[in-house]
Amino acid sequence: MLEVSDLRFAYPGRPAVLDGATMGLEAGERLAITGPNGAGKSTLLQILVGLLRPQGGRVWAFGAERRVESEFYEVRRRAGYVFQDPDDQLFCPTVAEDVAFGPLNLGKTPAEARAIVDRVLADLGLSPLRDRVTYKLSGGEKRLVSLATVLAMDPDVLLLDEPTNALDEPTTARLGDILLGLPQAMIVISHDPSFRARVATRGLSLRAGRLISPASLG
Ligand SMILES: Nc1ncnc2c1ncn2[C@@H]1O[C@H](COP(=O)(O)OP(=O)(O)OP(=O)(O)O)[C@@H](O)[C@H]1O
Repeated sequence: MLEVSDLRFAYPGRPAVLDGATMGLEAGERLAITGPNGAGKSTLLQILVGLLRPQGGRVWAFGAERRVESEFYEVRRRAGYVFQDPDDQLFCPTVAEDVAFGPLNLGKTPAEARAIVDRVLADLGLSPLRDRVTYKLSGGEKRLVSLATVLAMDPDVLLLDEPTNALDEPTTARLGDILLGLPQAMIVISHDPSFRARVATRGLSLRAGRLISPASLG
């Protein structure tokens, strides 16, 4: 579904963060990526959806190579990206409006969008938050609502950047249950070993610019 090969990326005037990074995501997989702070994990996700353009290497998504901005429109529609910071994701006055925003933007009618909001919030156990003011939610609530805004667009793939940040243990367990119940393939960046072990079907570590499998971590 997604693949990168031999990626090289450096922010302007800085050493390369990705240098020979290669990985693929198959349908049905839940791939966990870990690695030290600043290793380039978020950078990799941003390259996958075309928010950053690599200086070297290739990106494929949904069966086609993606090079220029127009080729990434479809990728961003089909890959639901849950950002590391929910405040980057949520911008409407209420939870219902935030969750409805994506479907409305995709051309759904207000009635269809309302039905999607109700279904997604119910699926995530978030119905009581429906009419809450978004910026007054707790950090954990915001994180789950961020996931709801992405699921409302019915993506084919999920990209989750440290989704358990600021979640307490019961909410982390609930998020794990939610992810295990979803049909989508996903990439989950996580520093939490027990969450990775529970949720992931495969793991990679990003170190010194490359993605390596646990067997080669030695
Ligand atoms: N816009 C930017 N300009 C310059 N440097 C940046 C920029 N964004 C990120 N970096 C740097 O690039 C490196 C990789 O950042 P990135 O956020 O991809 O790492 P990460 O592996 O996701 O880290 P963490 O685990 O701490 O979230 C870091 O050293 C970071 O400071």
